[in-house]
Amino acid sequence: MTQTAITLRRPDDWHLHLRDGAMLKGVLPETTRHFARAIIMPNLVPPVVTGAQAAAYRDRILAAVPEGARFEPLMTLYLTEGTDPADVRAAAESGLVKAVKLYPAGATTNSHSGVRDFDRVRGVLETMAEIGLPLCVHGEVTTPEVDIFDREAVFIDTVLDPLRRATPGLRVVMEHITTEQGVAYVRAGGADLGGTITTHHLIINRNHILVGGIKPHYYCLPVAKREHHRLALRAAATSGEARFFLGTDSAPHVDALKEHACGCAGCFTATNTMALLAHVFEKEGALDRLEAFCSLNGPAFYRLPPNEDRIRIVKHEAAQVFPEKIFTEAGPVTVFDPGFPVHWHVES
Ligand SMILES: NC(=O)N[C@@H](CC(=O)O)C(=O)O
Ligand SMILES: [Zn+2]
Ligand SMILES: [Zn+2]
Repeated sequence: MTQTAITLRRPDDWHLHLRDGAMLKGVLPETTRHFARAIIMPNLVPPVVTGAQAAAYRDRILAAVPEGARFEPLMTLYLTEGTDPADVRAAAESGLVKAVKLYPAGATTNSHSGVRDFDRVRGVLETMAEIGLPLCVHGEVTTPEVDIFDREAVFIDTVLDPLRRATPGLRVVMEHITTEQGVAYVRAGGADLGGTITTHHLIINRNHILVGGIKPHYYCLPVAKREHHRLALRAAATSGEARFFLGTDSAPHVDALKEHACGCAGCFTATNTMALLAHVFEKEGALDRLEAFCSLNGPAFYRLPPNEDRIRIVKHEAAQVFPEKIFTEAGPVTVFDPGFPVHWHVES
């Protein structure tokens, strides 16, 4: 008989964009409905650089948590060439900050304050290695000559690997991996290396973005790659291996900025991620490993206990109808459309 229900420890999202203000208020309930904790990306405008800014942002997030929900934002600091190692140390030791985020300057949405010269962040990286604070990495080079589909693989060879060799003991999360090379690199790394995988990169390849007309809601960074890369990601996510875990990279932008001559990068998956993952893991014959991917491997890497409560995901006859958009006070945000019917429902 095919399995029709699965119970797992409440999941966490190890890479999430919540934004601020009206957008934060609109999107946060989509995450708190299913997730207990999330690593909160610091790429606000201006970015969250100091411990004091992270504390203030955490308070704004907590103030936006819906009545009756319990949610713990795990804060991060945006690494700049001016970041003070002592501030990072204090923010980590107080328990406020759980990671530091590296954006190569210009790599993605709101990344202009990112790092250009890695020698300038040496002191911060050494402090992080000493105290075991993970570095979360947006792994793409920004060199104009490098093809956008090659930017992750080139980053591994020319930036990430040299950086890790130069900083023994630095714990690194290679975020939103999108290639075979990313999977292989994470797999071959030691216990100090983890990799997050998004929901949408398990579902779409580059054809989904470009064939039959351009689909701006499938455009994100790193951009989805060829089918064989998607298959490598599916194999990694469903393998149960401890170094791979869920980071949805749910990245809301209002429709007006997605459906635009210069459309923003980001897929918004907070609403339907858990149902989509149940679908993907069932297709791969790996429902028994969904809990490792969503609820166990991430906490283990971040040295936090897994959540104690459980969620139940049930397969129904009828396909689940997700809202096409959510309506925030900042404007409508289109929910990621997997392009196939999904029969898994998260029970409330
Ligand atoms: N993933 C995206 O396409 N966009 C993210 C930034 C990021 O994670 O690179 C965003 O902030 O919109
Ligand atoms: Zn990124
Ligand atoms: Zn992101």
